[in-house]
Amino acid sequence: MTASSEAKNRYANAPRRADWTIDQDWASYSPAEHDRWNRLFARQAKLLPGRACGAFLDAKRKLELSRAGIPNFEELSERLAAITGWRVVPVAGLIPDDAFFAHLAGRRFPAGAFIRPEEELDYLSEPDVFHDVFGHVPLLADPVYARFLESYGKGGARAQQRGQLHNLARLYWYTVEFGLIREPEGLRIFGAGILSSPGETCFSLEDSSPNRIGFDLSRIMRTNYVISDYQQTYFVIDGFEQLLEQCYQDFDALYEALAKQGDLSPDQIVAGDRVITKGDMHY
Ligand SMILES: C[C@H](O)[C@H](O)C1=Nc2c(nc(N)[nH]c2=O)NC1
Ligand SMILES: [Fe+3]
Repeated sequence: MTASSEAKNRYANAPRRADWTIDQDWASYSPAEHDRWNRLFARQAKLLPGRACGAFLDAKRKLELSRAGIPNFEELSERLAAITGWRVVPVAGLIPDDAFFAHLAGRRFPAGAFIRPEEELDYLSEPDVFHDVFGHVPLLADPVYARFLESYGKGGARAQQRGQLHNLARLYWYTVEFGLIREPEGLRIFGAGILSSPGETCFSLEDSSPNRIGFDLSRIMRTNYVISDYQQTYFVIDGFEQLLEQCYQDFDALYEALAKQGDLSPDQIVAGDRVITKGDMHY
């Protein structure tokens, strides 16, 4: 069966529930699909030691993600729920923001059930099962990170009411998707968008092009981001506790202030930034 005949996302028309979840129908994955997961997994597993944060590598072991083939969400959720109560729920692809936030607030991570086609091995147009399960799920086994993502989900509805979802989405982008963390041995990766991308795994830590700046909530919420390429700026947290603490402040006051301040472009360095590395933007 050639790649072209394989539906780009064979779950696209799967019957879905009101909460946008579908059935993973794990038995329907083809040997080619399982093999593609194994190749993506093997490639990242070689790159991540010494680059991924300790909590990610520990959790990947604890959740036995190295078993061959695309994980069965039910079985994976049994193992994950035993640690932090989170579950992985199958969706066909991107779901509306309110449904997404509602799942996070309920400790359910919506994961795309489809696996990218062969011709998109290195470029992802929509989050697939490898990005979501390999990139996002392991850190849900970390109790502090698990609480942060739940409270992030709970903050969604408030942001939507205020028409400031873009501010909250930037926090998600520069932490959950593309965040770096300071560890005793040096900078490490916790963002799922980086952990599931071989190129950005090296670029984010080792390239001289991007900026690396200390975490600051309102600074991040003002900063636009690049969707279709490597990030021009990475923000660095000191620990998941720092992220969680940030969630316990008065977001209304923050949104008030943000509404009066202009947005920043992805490559900017501004006064007050704790600059770890100033990028030469050669990329
Ligand atoms: C909320 C977040 O900023 C972003 O808008 C969304 N992300 C996702 C989503 N839906 C899925 N399945 N996966 C995501 O990562 N819907 C909305
Ligand atoms: Fe993601």
